[in-house]
Formats: sequence, structure tokens, C-alpha cells
Amino acid sequence: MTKLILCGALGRMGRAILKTSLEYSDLQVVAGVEHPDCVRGQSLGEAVGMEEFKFAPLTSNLEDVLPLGDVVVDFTGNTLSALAHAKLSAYAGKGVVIGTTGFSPQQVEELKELSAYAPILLSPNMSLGVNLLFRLAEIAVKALKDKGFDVEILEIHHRFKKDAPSGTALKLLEIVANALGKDPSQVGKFGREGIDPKGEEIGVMSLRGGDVVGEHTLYLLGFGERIELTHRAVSRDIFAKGTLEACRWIKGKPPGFYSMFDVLGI
Ligand SMILES: NC(=O)C1=CN([C@@H]2O[C@H](COP(=O)(O)OP(=O)(O)OC[C@H]3O[C@@H](n4cnc5c(N)ncnc54)[C@H](OP(=O)(O)O)[C@@H]3O)[C@@H](O)[C@H]2O)C=CC1
Ligand SMILES: O=C(O)C1=N[C@H](C(=O)O)C[C@H](O)C1
Repeated sequence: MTKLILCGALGRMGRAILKTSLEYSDLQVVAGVEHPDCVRGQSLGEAVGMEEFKFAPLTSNLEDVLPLGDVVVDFTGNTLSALAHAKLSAYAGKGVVIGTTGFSPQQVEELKELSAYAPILLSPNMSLGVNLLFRLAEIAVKALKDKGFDVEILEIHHRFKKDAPSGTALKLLEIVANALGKDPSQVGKFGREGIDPKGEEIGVMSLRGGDVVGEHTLYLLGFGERIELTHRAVSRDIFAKGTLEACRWIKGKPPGFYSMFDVLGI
């Protein structure tokens, strides 16, 4: 049995992971960590209204429950708390799976340094489909390099999403820029206004509204034709499933910095 501690347990992803975990007989969420304002002396089960977790503690301090778990999962949506959770967990030798997005390059470097102590998996998107999209994007962009195609990225998410562009769109930018031999920090362009003719940049545009779970399109825009590679998430269960597969995979792995490509073998 792999025992999980879930940080951000009462959030959208936290609740999806709790529900989906009930389908796995070898995985168990044994404790939740939440923002102090949300912890009111209730158990995790009482807080989410799920009988199955009535004996699992809910705390605002990961240290209180760290000895209970093998793997710590972070979906707090707050990079500072995710880093703090990763630090505590890695020093304790626990596996870490991070779905939180919005890390700066410096913060990613910090996570890589921590992965000398324990296995850490960071992925902006835990779904099988998006990870395949990453691979397809690399193939397509390489095949069309120097053939006169422009590359642009569009993402759409629900009105409550805090970060923009999405972590997935930024990863797509990194993948396609690298495939073109360009530096993502130099070619990424995050909006256009006024007189702004198209150059060598890769535009990354964000729409927000309603309850859109997550949509990403890579556009390859040529003259007389265009290719659109789109992934549409219609349920958070796909992210929850990927997260749980990652937790199962990471237990017992040597220290190192991993991604969903390692879990999915693609
Ligand atoms: N990798 C992937 O596949 C996916 C990644 N994501 C990412 O996951 C993150 C979370 O998304 P989502 O679930 O929609 O966000 P939510 O805001 O619904 O959930 C985050 C939860 O974490 C809580 N929280 C904030 N700070 C802390 C803290 N210090 N300790 C414990 N809990 C804390 C929040 O509390 P409060 O509201 O009080 O701040 C909230 O309940 C985002 O970064 C999103 O981009 C989302 C979907 C898929
Ligand atoms: O906040 C979300 O909801 C999502 N965030 C991730 C991201 O930033 O890429 C993944 C997914 O698209 C949903």
C-alpha cells in the first residue's frame, strides 16, 4: 500500500484526487494539508463530506502528518508553499509529486537541487493526452522547421485559474522553442496590442472564463494551410488519474528529478 499526503486537499484538484483514489486498492490518502483558514478541527473526511476519509487528519502544517505517508502530493496552487512542502518531504526522504504550476526558473532549480535527497516529479499536466501532445508538438515542429510555418500557442481555462499562461502552455513553449533551437525566454510573446508585426516570436495567448477544465492548441501556421494540435480536458479526473499513477510509480525510486514522461514511458 502506498500512503499519500495530499496538500491542497480541499481544492478542485485535491477533491478530484480524493474521489479518484477510491478506485485504487494499492493507494490510500492518509492525510490532508490545507490553508489554515480551511482547517477547523475537522478530519479530512468531515471537511470534504466523504465518509471514506473520516479517520484521515487534516492540518495546515505538513510536519504534523509527514511520518504517516510515503509520498507527498502538492496541488496547493502556491509555488512558495509547494516549495516548502517539497523541502520538508525531500529531507525526510519521501517521494514528492507536484502538480502546482507557476514556478519561476529559479524555483525549478531549487526543486532540482532538492531532488538530490528524494525522488521529485514535477509536471504541469498529469494527463496522458497532454504528455502525448508534448511529444507530437516536438515531432511536428521539427518536421516543419525552415518550411515557412509560424508557431503559436493558445490556452483556455476556467475563470478561477490564478496563473497565466498555464503551466502546460509554458511547457509547450519550452518544447517547441527547443525543437527550433531557440531560447524560450527570448521567443515567448505573451500578448499583442497596437502596431506589432509578426516576427520570429512564438505567441502564447490565454483566455479565461466559465468552467473550462483546460484546453491547449499548438498552431502551425503556413501559407495555404495550417495544422492545429488540440488537447481538450473535459474532466479533472484525467489529471487525478495521472497523479495517482505518478504516486504509485515514484515510491521506491532513487532520488532524481522526474516528469510524467518517465511515468508514462513515452
Ligand atoms: N499538473 C496538473 O495536471 C494540473 C495542475 N493544476 C494546478 O494545480 C494547482 C491547483 O489547482 P486547483 O486545484 O484548481 O486550485 P484550488 O485553488 O481549487 O486548490 C488549491 C487549494 O490549496 C489550498 N492552499 C493554498 N495554499 C496552501 C498551503 N500553504 N497549504 C495547504 N493548502 C494550501 C487552497 O486554499 P485557499 O483557497 O484557501 O488558498 C486551495 O484549497 C494550480 O497551480 C493549477 O494550475 C491543476 C490541474 C491539473
Ligand atoms: O489550473 C488548472 O485548472 C489547470 N492547470 C494546469 C496548467 O496550468 O497547465 C493544467 C490544466 O490545464 C488545468
